[in-house]
Amino acid sequence: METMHVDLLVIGFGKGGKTLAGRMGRLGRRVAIVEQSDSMYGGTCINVGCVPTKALIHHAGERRPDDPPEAGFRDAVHSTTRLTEALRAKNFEMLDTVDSVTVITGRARFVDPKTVEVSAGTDRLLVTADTVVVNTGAEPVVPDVPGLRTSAYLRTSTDLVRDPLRPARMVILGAGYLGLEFAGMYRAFGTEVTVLEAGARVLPREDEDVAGAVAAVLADEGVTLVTGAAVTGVTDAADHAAVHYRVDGRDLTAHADAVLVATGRRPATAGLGLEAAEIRTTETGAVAVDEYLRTSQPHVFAVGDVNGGPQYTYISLDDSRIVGDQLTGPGTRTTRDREAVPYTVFTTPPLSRVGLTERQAREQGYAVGVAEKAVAEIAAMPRAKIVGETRGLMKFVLDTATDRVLGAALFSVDSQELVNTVALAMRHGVTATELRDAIYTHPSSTEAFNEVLATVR
Ligand SMILES: Cc1cc2nc3c(=O)[nH]c(=O)nc-3n(C[C@H](O)[C@H](O)[C@H](O)COP(=O)(O)OP(=O)(O)OC[C@H]3O[C@@H](n4cnc5c(N)ncnc54)[C@H](O)[C@@H]3O)c2cc1C
Ligand SMILES: NC(=O)c1ccc[n+]([C@@H]2O[C@H](COP(=O)([O-])OP(=O)(O)OC[C@H]3O[C@@H](n4cnc5c(N)ncnc54)[C@H](O)[C@@H]3O)[C@@H](O)[C@H]2O)c1
Repeated sequence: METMHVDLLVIGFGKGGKTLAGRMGRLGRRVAIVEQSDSMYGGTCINVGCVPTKALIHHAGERRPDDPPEAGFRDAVHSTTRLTEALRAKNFEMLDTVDSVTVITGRARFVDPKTVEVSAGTDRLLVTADTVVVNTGAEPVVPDVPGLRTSAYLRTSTDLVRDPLRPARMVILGAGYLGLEFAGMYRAFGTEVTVLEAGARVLPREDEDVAGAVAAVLADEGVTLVTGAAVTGVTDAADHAAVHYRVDGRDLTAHADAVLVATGRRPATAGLGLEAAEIRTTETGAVAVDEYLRTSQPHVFAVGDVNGGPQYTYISLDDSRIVGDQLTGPGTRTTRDREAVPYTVFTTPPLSRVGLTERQAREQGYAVGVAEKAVAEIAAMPRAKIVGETRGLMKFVLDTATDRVLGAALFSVDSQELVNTVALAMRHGVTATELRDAIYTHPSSTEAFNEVLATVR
C-alpha cells in the first residue's frame, strides 16, 4: 500500500479545512486535503448549500407572473448548476496550484491516532501527519417515521438543488432555516407547498411576533404552514407520496411529489474511525473539542459543522482562524472571543438576527426597551418602496440602563447586509443612541435605523 507523510492532513474540503490547507501550503508546509467526492471540492456551501439555494431564491424573485413555471425553474437550476461548477473548479484550482498541497479524492478513515487510510475504489493510501484537521461537515437527519426512509419521494436539500424537475406538490418536514427557505422558493416557482412543523410555531427560537410576521408572509404567498404536527407515516402511491400527520387530535394526510426533510443536520462522523484514533464525541455525535478546537487527541483539531458548533459557513471560516492561530500564531484565539454572531434566514424578505431576543433579554433580567416598526410604516426608508418590498418589521432589543443594543431582528429587504452593521456596533460598544443618530446614505435600508431606534418604549 502506498504511504505519504505530511505536516498537515485535512479531512474534508469544507470552508475551514480548505482555508487552512491554502494558508499552510502557502507557508511551504506539506499539506494533504482529502475529499470523498469529486463533485464536492469546496464543500457543502458552494456545491449544495448556501450558494445554490440563494441563487435559486434569487431566480425565484426575478420571476414575472406570466412566466411559465416549468421553463423558468429548469433555467434557474441549470444556471445555478453552471455557477456551482465554476466555483467548484476554482476551489480545486486554488489548492491544486499550490506546490506543497496535494488534493486527494477518496474517503478518509482513521486507523490509529496518527494514520489515516484513504480509499477510492480498490485503491488505498496511508497518510501519516503531524497535525490532522477533521472538517467533514454535517448530513441531513431523516426522522424515524414509518415509510419515510424507504419512500421513493423522499428528498434532501442536496437532491433538490440539482433537480431540474419542479414538483407540483411538496411536503416539507420542519420549519427551520432550510424548510422556510425552500418553502418560499418553491412556492414562488408555483409549487403547492405544505410545511409540517413539530413545534408549536415556525422558527421556535425567535420572538413570537417576529416568527409570526415570517409565517404571515409565507401564508400570504400561499404556503400552508401546519404547526404542532406529528408526522405519523408516509405511504407511496403510484405517482406520489401520502404524508400522514396528526394535529390537534385529528388525523390528516398531505399528498406530495416530493417530501423534503428539513429537520436538522447532524455532524458527519460515521465511518471516520474516530474510535480507532481515540477521539471523543459528544452526546449529539459531534467531535468533542475545547475552545481552541482541539479534540481529545492534542494533534487533531475539528472545524466546521462536525464539531457541533453553529452550522454556518462563516463559523467554519472562523474556526480555521482559531486553528491557524494555534499552528502559526500566538495561539490565543478561541471560540470564546465570539460575540454577537449574526445569522440570516433567506426568506423573502430575509429575516436576520443578532444577539438576544426580547424574550431572552427579559429572562436575563435586563431593563428591556424595545424599538420596533413595520417596514411599510418607516417613512425614512424609501428604499423599501423603490424596490417594492415593504413587508416585514425591524425590531431592536435595548438595555435602557446602559443604552446598549442587546439584539435585533430585521425582517426586511437587505437585512442580510444590515445585520452585519448592527453586529459590528454591538461588538464595539456603539450605543443605541449613536446607532440612531449616525449618518447613513440615502436611499438605503440602513437609514431606517434613524427612525426605528427613535421608537424605543
Ligand atoms: C441547503 C443549505 C443551505 C445553507 N445555507 C447557508 C447559508 O445561507 N449561510 C450559511 O452560512 N450556511 C448555510 N448552510 C450551512 C453551511 O453550508 C454549512 O454550515 C457549511 O457548509 C459547513 O462547512 P464545513 O466546513 O463544516 O464542511 P462542509 O462544507 O460540509 O465540507 C465537508 C466535506 O467533507 C467531505 N467528507 C465528509 N466525510 C468525509 C470523509 N470521511 N473523507 C473525505 N471527505 C469527507 C464532504 O464530502 C464535504 O465536502 C446551509 C446548509 C444547507 C444544507
Ligand atoms: N441561511 C442559513 O444560514 C442556513 C440555511 C439553511 C440551513 N442552514 C443550516 O443548516 C442547519 C439545518 O437546517 P434545518 O432547517 O434543517 O434545521 P433547524 O434545526 O433549523 O430546523 C429543524 C426544524 O425541524 C423541526 N422538526 C424536527 N423534527 C421534526 C419532525 N419529525 N417533524 C416535523 N418537524 C420536525 C424542528 O422543530 C425545527 O423547527 C441549520 O442549523 C443551519 O445552521 C443555514
